[in-house]
Amino acid sequence: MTPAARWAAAADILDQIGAGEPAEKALTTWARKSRFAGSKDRAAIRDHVFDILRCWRSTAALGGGATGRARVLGRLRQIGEDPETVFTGDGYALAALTDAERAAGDTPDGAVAMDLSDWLFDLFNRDVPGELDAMGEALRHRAPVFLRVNTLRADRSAAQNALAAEGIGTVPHALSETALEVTEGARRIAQSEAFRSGLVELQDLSSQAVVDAIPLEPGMSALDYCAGGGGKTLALAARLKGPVVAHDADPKRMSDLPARAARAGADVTLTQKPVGPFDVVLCDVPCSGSGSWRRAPEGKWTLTLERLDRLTEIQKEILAEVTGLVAEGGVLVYATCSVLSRENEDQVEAFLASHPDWTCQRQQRFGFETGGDGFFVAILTRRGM
Ligand SMILES: C[S@@+](CC[C@H](N)C(=O)[O-])C[C@H]1O[C@@H](n2cnc3c(N)ncnc32)[C@H](O)[C@@H]1O
Repeated sequence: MTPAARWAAAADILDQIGAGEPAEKALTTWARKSRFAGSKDRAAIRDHVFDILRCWRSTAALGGGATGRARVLGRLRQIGEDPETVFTGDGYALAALTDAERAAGDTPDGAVAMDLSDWLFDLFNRDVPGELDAMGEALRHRAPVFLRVNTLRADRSAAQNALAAEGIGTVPHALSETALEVTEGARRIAQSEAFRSGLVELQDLSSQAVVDAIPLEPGMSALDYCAGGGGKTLALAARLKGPVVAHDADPKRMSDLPARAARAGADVTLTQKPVGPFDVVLCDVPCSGSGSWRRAPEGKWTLTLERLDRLTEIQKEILAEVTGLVAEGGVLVYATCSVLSRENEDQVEAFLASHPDWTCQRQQRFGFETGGDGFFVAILTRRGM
């Protein structure tokens, strides 16, 4: 496909998303009916679609409309590419621009320029005052790709060498001893032998730093209470070099975990009824996901205040229900991939106020400045232990 035809495909897919189709589904449907598209085409179209999803409001303002065509026009203006080279009308390219389209479009400002909905713009201003500009801006851009070296299988330099032999360039990151930032060949990772043999996992930098922050000693028993796909379960098992019990309220979320654990050489047991006590209970709770909206930009547009309120209630309930699973002298780890205080520091404060026998040993935010996602971790222990 020509570069202009890829933009035309992106415009079609964006129209489906604008009509309410989830992005992944719209991309898959397009790929199924467009067998002529090669993997490079599909990857480039996906990048266009996700770049525009991150900048949904500003591209519409710059392009003078909410259609896929207008958003593509807005995006081209945003990145300084001449729209006349894309809207050519040749072959499968978008039809040539009309004079009205050439004249349309505004310079975005405020919440539109920040690519946040109005209520989120106000909420960010209240929850993270002074950080709105930096956070809003960070969320408008692609996230780097990070790998976690699985120390059950290899050390960092051995993993780097194995990846390099397959054309995947990496550099170590100072925030975590297991982290590698991918500098070249990111699209080859999933098919690489290094990945398939469990030397590395795809895992965000801050996600790794959250697990690094957990005080662990050999022989400790550990429960990952909100295990989901098991990214942190595997990181925990690698740090402990011992067994980890994984639980999730929705067991289907853990369906890939046994195969992932086998690949990683990790000792993971799935359960629906965890029986404590555990020395470490990790609660990577369901949250707004605001710290990971660079990777999942639809969340920025689908979150509602009602949903956020419900999530903060669930977070409170989870914290309250797991206290009984933590051993005397044990640790409860509360984590989110959110940048909002109401899901982070405020939750810890509310928990401590209603659980006077608990104390917070340490809490830390991980921001976008390191390159990783926005994350939060708090290490909670029973008072007097
Ligand atoms: C942020 S995700 C976990 C991500 C995972 N830890 C990882 O690193 O890949 C939160 C998980 O919590 C689960 N969950 C939601 N409500 C829960 C509850 N009341 N108890 C336990 N798990 C819950 C969700 O099904 C979801 O899989």
